[in-house]
Amino acid sequence: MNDYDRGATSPDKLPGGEDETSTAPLPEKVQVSNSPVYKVERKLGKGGFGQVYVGRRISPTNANDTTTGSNAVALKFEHRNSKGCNYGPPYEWQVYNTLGGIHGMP
Ligand SMILES: Nc1ncnc2c1ncn2[C@@H]1O[C@H](COP(=O)(O)OP(=O)(O)OP(=O)(O)O)[C@@H](O)[C@H]1O
Repeated sequence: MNDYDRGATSPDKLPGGEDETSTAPLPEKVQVSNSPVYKVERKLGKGGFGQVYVGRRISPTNANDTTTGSNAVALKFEHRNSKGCNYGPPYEWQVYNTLGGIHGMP
């Protein structure tokens, strides 16, 4: 398990960013719950609490997968030690989990 509690399937590193929490390794691939697996590609931007990368779908969940998931999504990584997690997991994470599975939401 890496430092990002986002269900990553690999601990391989990608180039990091500028601040303290962005020096932690990012996974090469990401799977959230039973979502498809996404390859972590280029950085899109950075918010107050996390970094956003392109996620390129590389596999469906299974051979019978009929989800309408996108081939490309925005993957946001927020370190559990970031300032946004001072009082526990941010509410935003609950929202993502609730929305997960609809088109464009891994
Ligand atoms: N779907 C997307 N497509 C392209 N770029 C995106 C997408 N989502 C985020 N970004 C880029 O990543 C940056 C940070 O996004 P984020 O959602 O983290 O912003 P924020 O809500 O301001 O951050 P925070 O919630 O951490 O305060 C955005 O300003 C934008 O440049």
